[in-house]
Amino acid sequence: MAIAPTMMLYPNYPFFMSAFGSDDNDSGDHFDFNISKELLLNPKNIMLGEMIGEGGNSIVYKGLFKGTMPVAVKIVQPSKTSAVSIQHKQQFQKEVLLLSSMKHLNIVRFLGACIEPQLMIVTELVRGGTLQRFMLNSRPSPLDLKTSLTFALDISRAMEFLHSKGIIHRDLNPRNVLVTGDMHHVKLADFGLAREKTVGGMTCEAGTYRWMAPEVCSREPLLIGEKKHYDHKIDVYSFALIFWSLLTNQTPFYGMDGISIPYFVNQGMRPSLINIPDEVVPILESCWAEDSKNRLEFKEITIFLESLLKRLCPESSNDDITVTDDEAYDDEIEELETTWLLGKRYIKLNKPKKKKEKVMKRILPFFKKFFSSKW
Ligand SMILES: Nc1ncnc2c1ncn2[C@@H]1O[C@H](COP(=O)(O)OP(=O)(O)OP(=O)(O)O)[C@@H](O)[C@H]1O
Repeated sequence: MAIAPTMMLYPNYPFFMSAFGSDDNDSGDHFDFNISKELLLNPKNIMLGEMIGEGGNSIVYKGLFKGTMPVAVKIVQPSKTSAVSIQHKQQFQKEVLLLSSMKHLNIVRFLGACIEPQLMIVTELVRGGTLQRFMLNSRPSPLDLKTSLTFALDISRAMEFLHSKGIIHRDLNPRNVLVTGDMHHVKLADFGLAREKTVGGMTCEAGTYRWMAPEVCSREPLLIGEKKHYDHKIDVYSFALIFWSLLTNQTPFYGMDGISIPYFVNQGMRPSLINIPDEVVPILESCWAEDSKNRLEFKEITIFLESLLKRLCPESSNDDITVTDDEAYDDEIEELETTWLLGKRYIKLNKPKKKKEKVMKRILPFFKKFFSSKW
């Protein structure tokens, strides 16, 4: 990692713009953060290295925590010229609170945040880059089936966890999924758009058109005051497109202009199922169904993928995942005595048999329908 030994946080700011101070108050963008002290890190313990990514409102750098632990540091920086607005601060706080409550092997691990001198989120460094880059680098070859299924299972497990916490991601796409350094697993990142589920459904437009569920991107005219309604199943639709991408190593709706995709998706257009393994077809069809009620839940998808992986790639034992990078990482963290931030680090991923049977009952009709129509 290219980090100069004496380079502390402040001198390395590419363009320093305080989130606080007199400018902040002058512009009327004062915001009282409500983030508990335990979640905050001392910025002096963070060294910044090279830039590794850029989002709509942030720049992400490689970094070192306490001089030894590699981390990713996301700095909220909407633009070089404008200050951080109240809206950005609210979004930052929401992301910090969300990430800090997520402890799952397939979700990027939160280490802490800083509010001063800039808004920063510090997470584990996931070294393999984005899933989007991983797939592009592998082209024109498809990924091997085991990799596709394993990555899909990792995403499904992360989403199952998220939904069980009442959280909808809303922006699930390969740019928000990171590949581990050993290239064997993936982790979910970027919770900037994630929202908690509400009883009446979600209301505003979010996410990236190519991966967006029809009910979110529908261009149907609305009555004045009327809002769009959708629920957690929008993530299942996005998952289906990612899963299709993993299986084909192609971009869904390739060559189509992003703006026109919503129109065709709402007309029922979906990616081609040619060359998709027979066993997977009914799952894709269910997950990208027009009617969100017909889409499976992630707990069902997880069980399906676990059994498919066992059947098609019998040598893989995915019940107890061991991620080499993660183990090394845990050692580093233990050394730094920061376990108070992390809580239980490994989640037992084995599902109790009873639950499996129950869910299999729900999935079975899919298989029956599928196999009876094929054979
Ligand atoms: N923990 C991490 N480890 C390695 N790289 C990361 C990590 N977090 C983010 N990145 C890199 O930084 C990029 C931007 O991060 P992120 O998507 O979290 O920013 P964002 O501002 O929320 O983006 P968006 O505008 O898509 O919401 C990612 O695509 C990835 O390349």
